[in-house]
Amino acid sequence: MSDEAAAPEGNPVAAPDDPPLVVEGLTKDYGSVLANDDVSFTVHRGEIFGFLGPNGAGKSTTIRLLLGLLKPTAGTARVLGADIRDEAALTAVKGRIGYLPAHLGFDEEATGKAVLDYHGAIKGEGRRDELLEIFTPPVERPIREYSTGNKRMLGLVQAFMHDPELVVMDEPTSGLDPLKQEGFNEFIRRERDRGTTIFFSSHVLSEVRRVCDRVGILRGGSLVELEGVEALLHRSGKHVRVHADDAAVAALTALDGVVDAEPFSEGAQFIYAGDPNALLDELARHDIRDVEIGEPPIEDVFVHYYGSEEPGRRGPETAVDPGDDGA
Ligand SMILES: Nc1ncnc2c1ncn2[C@@H]1O[C@H](COP(=O)(O)OP(=O)(O)OP(=O)(O)O)[C@@H](O)[C@H]1O
Repeated sequence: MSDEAAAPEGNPVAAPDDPPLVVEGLTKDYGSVLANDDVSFTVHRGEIFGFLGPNGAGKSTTIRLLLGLLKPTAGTARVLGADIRDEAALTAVKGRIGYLPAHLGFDEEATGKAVLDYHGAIKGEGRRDELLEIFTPPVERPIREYSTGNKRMLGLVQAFMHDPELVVMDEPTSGLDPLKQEGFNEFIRRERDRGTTIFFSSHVLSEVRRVCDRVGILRGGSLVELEGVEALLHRSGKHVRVHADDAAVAALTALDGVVDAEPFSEGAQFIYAGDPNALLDELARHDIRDVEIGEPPIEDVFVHYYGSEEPGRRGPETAVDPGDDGA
């Protein structure tokens, strides 16, 4: 008998080659805000999938729908084979999922150790000690004494310590210093290599570029792009800021692939999506006092490549209604 046939009703077992996350037409209407509008994508086993979008794009809403913390208005998703609309099925697979919420609502009076003991007793904690060597929250101290970064690290230990197959994280690196962020990147690459599927949201383009195998871009509640990191990188262009005289600025901003040139008193800045050699050749022809070439801010990527209109949105944003959870 196959695993699927053996699974009790309401407790489906995904076949081993089933994608761990399949999102189909997921829609969440808060009334005044359409926070997710017909979102569909699939996350494959053993990949790091970045869910990218500016503030308010609807990333947290998707994540909370996937965890069963909100109910969809339409559409659905399967998480490790469980339909998110089926509470019993979702509960049955929760032990195989790791979750790091954006807002870590730990009991402020409890110590980190007590928090981990509590979660460990429910889900397991086989990797707790190993993880505490990578992420180093001060577990003997009460949470009220924790910095934001310490809370995030405790959350990461909690999310991974039962060795889940799928880990869903909402802005996992916010509050981590650059060293810890790099440690996090290395850690999730290793997790991916041992077969764990990682899904996390971010509004930091450079972060997802560095670490993700694939990226979905959410904007105004709609998925506007789903592609490999290399393709995204190629399309996004570079942010160039140059200090030079007027003649140099005029020549540089006339290059093919320059958009949104903004002069300032000693030079100009622009987004460059053309041939990098043409830019370097032109720079070499002039007396350049200073030049910075970096990643464009994510908002620029959205404006230049996906238009300025927010799809799927209507009406002004309203205050968060905490009573909506699970509605
Ligand atoms: N409970 C709620 N009731 C009404 N509107 C809500 C609720 N929760 C979120 N929203 C709105 O839905 C939209 C999407 O919010 P969401 O938190 O999902 O975005 P996000 O991409 O996670 O943003 P951020 O990066 O700022 O956390 C926003 O306009 C937000 O104000």
